[in-house]
Amino acid sequence: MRIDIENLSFSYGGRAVLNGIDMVAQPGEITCVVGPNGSGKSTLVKCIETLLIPSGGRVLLGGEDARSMQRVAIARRIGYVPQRFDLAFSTSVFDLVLMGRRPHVSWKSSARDMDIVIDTLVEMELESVAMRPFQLLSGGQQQRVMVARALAQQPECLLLDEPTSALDIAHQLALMDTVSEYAKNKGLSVLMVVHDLNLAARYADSIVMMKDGRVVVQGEPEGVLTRENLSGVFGVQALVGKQKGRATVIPVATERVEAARMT
Ligand SMILES: Nc1ncnc2c1ncn2[C@@H]1O[C@H](COP(=O)(O)OP(=O)(O)OP(=O)(O)O)[C@@H](O)[C@H]1O
Repeated sequence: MRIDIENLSFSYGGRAVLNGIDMVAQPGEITCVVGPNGSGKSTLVKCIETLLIPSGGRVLLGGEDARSMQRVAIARRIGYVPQRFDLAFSTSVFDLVLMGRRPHVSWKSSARDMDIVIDTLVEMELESVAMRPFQLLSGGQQQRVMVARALAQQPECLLLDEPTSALDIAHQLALMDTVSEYAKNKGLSVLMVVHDLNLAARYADSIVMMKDGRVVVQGEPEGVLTRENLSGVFGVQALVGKQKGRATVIPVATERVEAARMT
């Protein structure tokens, strides 16, 4: 499902956090959102999920204005993994992933729902913890369970807010490979907030670079991850190269450090 964001604005109280955002996430593609802390990435994702109501502009989900859609219709189409998840109740990993099926079931889960949950747990290599309480898992395991729950939902669009922040390098790659396969094979649009620019360069079809609540640029990784953009947006001097056809970023110094060195 294609997501179009048109001239989107949002304020917390009177404080403007998003200012005229325009961007698109295409089906079958991974779109990564990058930008400094506090630039509005999570707020943007929450506006798309309709957890927050924009003060201006609109979110189109498959061409339809999100404001005119029922909550359950949005829940069926969007799988969302927030940056933080503090569950207020105790549950097993299996039951938590099964909850991902909730937008599709009436009052009783079917054998098919169970099969989808089992397949997703296997795919995410979570079989060994399936019956354990979610609260007792490590941060990285919890993160993978929450992604499994969103995948079990079989949405048309996945919104992932820093899904790899607690993962070791092998699980980062495994998760990104799985998400890529879902995008390519099932036509999912994946919108993902990430801080690791090299992970974005390796997996993104498109990168949205934000600063101060605005989109500075959106495009293919090579066109976005330039020395000029990294300097202007992050205040970082970086070497930008290419490995196996993909952009690579090696930060050299922050411009603050460099300015201090020159004086
Ligand atoms: N619930 C809230 N109430 C008021 N202000 C908020 C709230 N949540 C976020 N903000 C502010 O909105 C701005 C954007 O926050 P947001 O979490 O969207 O940024 P981000 O780009 O995702 O940051 P990070 O990379 O640190 O996760 C920040 O200045 C933040 O302090």
